[in-house]
Amino acid sequence: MAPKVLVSDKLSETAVQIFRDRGIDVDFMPELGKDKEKLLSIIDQYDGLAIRSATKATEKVIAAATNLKVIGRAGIGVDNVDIPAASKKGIIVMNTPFGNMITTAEHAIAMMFAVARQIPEASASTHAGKWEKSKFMGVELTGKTLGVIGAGNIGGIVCERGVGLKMKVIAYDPFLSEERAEKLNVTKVELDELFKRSDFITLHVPATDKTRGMISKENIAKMKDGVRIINCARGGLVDEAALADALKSGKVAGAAFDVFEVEPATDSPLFNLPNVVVTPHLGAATTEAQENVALQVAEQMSDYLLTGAVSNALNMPSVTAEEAKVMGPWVKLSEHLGAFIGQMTDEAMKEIQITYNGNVSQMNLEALNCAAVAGIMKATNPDVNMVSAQVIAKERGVKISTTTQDKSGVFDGYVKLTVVTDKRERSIAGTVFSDGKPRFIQIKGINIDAEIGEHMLYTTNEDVPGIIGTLGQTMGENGVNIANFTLGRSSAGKGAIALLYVDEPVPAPVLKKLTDTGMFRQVKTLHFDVA
Ligand SMILES: NC(=O)c1ccc[n+]([C@@H]2O[C@H](COP(=O)([O-])OP(=O)(O)OC[C@H]3O[C@@H](n4cnc5c(N)ncnc54)[C@H](O)[C@@H]3O)[C@@H](O)[C@H]2O)c1
Ligand SMILES: O=C(O)[C@H](O)COP(=O)(O)O
Repeated sequence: MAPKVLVSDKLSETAVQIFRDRGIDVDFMPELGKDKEKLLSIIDQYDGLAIRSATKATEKVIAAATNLKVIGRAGIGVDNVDIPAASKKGIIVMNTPFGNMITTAEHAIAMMFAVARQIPEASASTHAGKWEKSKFMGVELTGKTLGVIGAGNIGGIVCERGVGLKMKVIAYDPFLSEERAEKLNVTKVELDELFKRSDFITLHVPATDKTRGMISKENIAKMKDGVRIINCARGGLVDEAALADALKSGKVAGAAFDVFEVEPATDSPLFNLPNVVVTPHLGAATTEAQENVALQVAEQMSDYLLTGAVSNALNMPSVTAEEAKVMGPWVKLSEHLGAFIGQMTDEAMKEIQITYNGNVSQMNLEALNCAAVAGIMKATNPDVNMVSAQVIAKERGVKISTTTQDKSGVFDGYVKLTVVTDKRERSIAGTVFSDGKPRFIQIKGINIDAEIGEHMLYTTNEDVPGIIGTLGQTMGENGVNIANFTLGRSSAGKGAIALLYVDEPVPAPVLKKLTDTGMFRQVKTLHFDVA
């Protein structure tokens, strides 16, 4: 059956066309962005949800979305999506980080001009038939200092435009490197210095615990008298009430806001103050940007639903369609290694160590980590997938570490997975042969060469004669067909293991028979998802 996508926000209809062209069923219901109850009542029918900022993908919506695999945000900010709740349910959340960045940067620059020259008020006054030429005295931008808070995709473009306008541009961003600052032609400064020096301050950071309320009463006091503040990033970054007071006192000469603490904003302390320019979250509202984000989100969601390729996900490493092809067998191997360990471990895990050796160490390790951890966690929770596994493991206090090594012995590459519990360490290694088939090559440090089948039997014993005969005879007598039989031992007369690939699960009475022989330390059936 074709996957089904719900578009619950005002996306360009280009998105709908792309979904249809890719063979995906799509319902275009932009009114649902404002109708939470209706969304809740139908969301269980969909594999994908395409949104902008009006739809709130809350924990409740996500809990009701029993079939949902992907949420696609046609835009940048994902503060309307409960990402931890989505991750826990294995739902990928993706956005389109570049589609509207130019448009939004241009809006910030437009807002800066508007507030410097009081254009909206002058326009309204002129429309009203007044000719208030002396009322609307403005300031020039040339030579003024523009303080950019957050020099990422949008902030970076604003920096370039500011330089182009012959402003002195200074930027505060803890992740801005000296090289990038140099390339952008801006001076990297600390936040307090930016407050002290800027004539215009523009915000381009996401809303996080660190950034929320960053333009506070205290920080406004540190600013130059007559500063003008522009916010086209997110509501809540600025204490609107404190700014309103500062505008009234004249400390701040003007403000231009596209985003508000509560949206849709029908009221704000900033409304109706002189020289405050406000727009209704129009940052991304150009035909070009809306075409870009609609097209990108529809392509990304279709790719994921149809091929498993992941791009621009916020809770899962990206995997291109090409990578998905080359890495497919390694992803499967990692999952099988995890599944082995998960099925063998009944005590609480403290640590998962993953070592990538040889050629595999050059691959997209984040994706392989997700697969390995998902394999482990699935043994106790079948609903876990590659998105949710690491979240759940970390929630349970399991430490995950990875190492890489260039050397890989006789293999081109192999993956080793070790789990540490209170009682023991358990490890398994595997590789992918040139036929693209994953193999187990070592268990507990004992070398083997085991093909992986859906149903397997694992035994440990002392290396004594008669084990193979007992296993073969017991299986034969009970009608269990053996497809492949692998043995290994640490050294003659010491610990040994056997892995049997069988055509069906070994029934419990047969396991008991084997245990009752007293020849085995451990007898365990295993299941692997080889599909
Ligand atoms: N108004 C709109 O319609 C509109 C449109 C698009 C994006 N946005 C918003 O614009 C903002 C920026 O988007 P972007 O695409 O440039 O994001 P980005 O991730 O490319 O850049 C954000 C930058 O903020 C920096 N940063 C993070 N925490 C910081 C802190 N405490 N202090 C200073 N810098 C910090 C990061 O290092 C990064 O460089 C986001 O909030 C996004 O939601 C708004
Ligand atoms: O984060 C974004 O991309 C912008 O805030 C745009 O939001 P919108 O799609 O609701 O216009």
